[in-house]
Amino acid sequence: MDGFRLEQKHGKARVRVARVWRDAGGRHSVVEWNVSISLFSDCVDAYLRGDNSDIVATDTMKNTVYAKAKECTGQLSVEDFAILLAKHFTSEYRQVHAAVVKIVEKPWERVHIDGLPHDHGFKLGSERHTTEVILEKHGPLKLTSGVEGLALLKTTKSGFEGFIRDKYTVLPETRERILATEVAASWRYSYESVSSIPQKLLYFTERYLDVKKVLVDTFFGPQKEGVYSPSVQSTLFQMAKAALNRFPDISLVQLKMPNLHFLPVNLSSKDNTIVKFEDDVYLPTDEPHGSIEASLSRFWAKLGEVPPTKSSAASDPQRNLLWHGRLTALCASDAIMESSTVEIHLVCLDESIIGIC
Ligand SMILES: O=c1[nH]c(=O)c2[nH]c(=O)[nH]c2[nH]1
Repeated sequence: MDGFRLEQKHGKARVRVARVWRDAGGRHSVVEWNVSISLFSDCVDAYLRGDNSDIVATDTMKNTVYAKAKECTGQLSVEDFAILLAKHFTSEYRQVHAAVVKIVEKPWERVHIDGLPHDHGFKLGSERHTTEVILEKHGPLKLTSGVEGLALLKTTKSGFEGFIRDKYTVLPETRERILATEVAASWRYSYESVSSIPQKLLYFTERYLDVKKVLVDTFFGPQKEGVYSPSVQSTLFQMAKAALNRFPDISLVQLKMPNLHFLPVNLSSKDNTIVKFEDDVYLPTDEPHGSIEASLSRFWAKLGEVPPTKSSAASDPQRNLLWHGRLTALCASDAIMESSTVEIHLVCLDESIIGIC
């Protein structure tokens, strides 16, 4: 094409749909989804010659969302709806060779009145369930689920010590601070074809709740004693590792955990101390915040290889994880202090790091 290369896709973004199901006993269920569709298709003549004969109209894509929602006569997970749409677009049109469907579910939760579940009343919760399906007509499925907006805070069992000190460092070391974050997590399922997906009703909805619980439980630790966090990085790693160890059908976990700083308040005038900080009064901030993110995936299992050392690891390849993260920390105490970027690639066998690549 005249020495040029054209890469293109088209789709419909942010299609909002709500679906209500009513069971025989009069109980209603509802979901609200925000659907974005992208199609990779052979429609270059539209770009080159103004010929639209190979274009699936984005308006048709939008209508398909409503038509398919209508066809779903029983409640289904957001993942299953995304797969159903992706399957439709890749099988219906010869021009379409791959579909990407992303959906964010609004967290409508059933209300309880006097301790009993209401038949048709819902209130908005906080964190959102997300999914992304990439389906090629003649290729593998990629299925990712996630949660965003999961705000967590603990008032103790968190510190930050031993970091690099130089002429710009003023942050004091501490073993006592508030740890607050808003987790955005996504996890990749290892199902590589639509036919290999478990047929159990609401399987992925259940998985979503279970993964979220493992992430949250690992962040906090047991009710009374909690668990000490030496850094957001360490806690993030423990959370991702717990999810991979617990769920064999998940091959990768990505976590974004901004460090939302709660700054110690010390107030004094020339003559007297007004507020002396005793791990009690804080100034909550959301800007600037540390931005810490990494992904953890199974390494040896994925490559189908046996790790080179440690017989225990060889007998349980799911426990061998590739830790690859990109980490950016923007730090603040009383003022903006420093921004740093570090890339880490560690290969772990059980608890011990055996390689840095
Ligand atoms: O858990 C933390 N990780 C960091 O990288 C960092 N940087 C910082 O200033 N405070 C913190 N806390």
